[in-house]
Amino acid sequence: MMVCITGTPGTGKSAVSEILRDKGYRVDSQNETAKKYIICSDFSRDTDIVDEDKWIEDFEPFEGIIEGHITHYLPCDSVVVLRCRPDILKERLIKRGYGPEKVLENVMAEALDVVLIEALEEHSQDSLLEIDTTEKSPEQTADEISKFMKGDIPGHFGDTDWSLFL
Ligand SMILES: Nc1ncnc2c1ncn2[C@@H]1O[C@H](COP(=O)(O)OP(=O)(O)OP(=O)(O)O)[C@@H](O)[C@H]1O
Repeated sequence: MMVCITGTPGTGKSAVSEILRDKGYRVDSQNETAKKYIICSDFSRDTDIVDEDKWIEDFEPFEGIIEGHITHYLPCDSVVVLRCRPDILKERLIKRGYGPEKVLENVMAEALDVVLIEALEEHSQDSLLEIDTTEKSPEQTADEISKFMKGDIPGHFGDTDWSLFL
């Protein structure tokens, strides 16, 4: 079974993945596995441009977890979508050193539920778990994912509403 952990940058995929690795799960990262698919660097946006279609096409599913913000396009059995309230996400991204444009782009994407909608277009509702990380610790989030993977808690989404931030 392969599970993907997706979400807007800053929602906590890497932090939670570290904990899941410590718990013994194999967790691969989109950023690592997509390195050989980098086409060029966009210095104005401080980001690498990756041939995402080719990365998805070539991806070999495995037993474990793949984390990254486009992993919901992979043929996963279950999907975890991490969420974060836009005002807190903004703080996390500023702290990380992102410029104003990149902060706004990601905060708007989160406020508009972009990743959740994309994931729901690709996967069945009962295979999807949405977790609001805003008031949780990374450990609590990792525990919830672990329980979901074991089948101890069902898929669930729809509790977040960031429309007040638009
Ligand atoms: N409940 C939580 N779950 C996950 N991360 C949290 C939580 N609460 C606070 N954080 C913090 O939020 C930050 C999220 O950054 P992180 O790099 O994990 O995000 P990401 O989604 O992997 O971003 P990217 O897509 O850019 O790699 C970390 O500093 C983490 O400690």
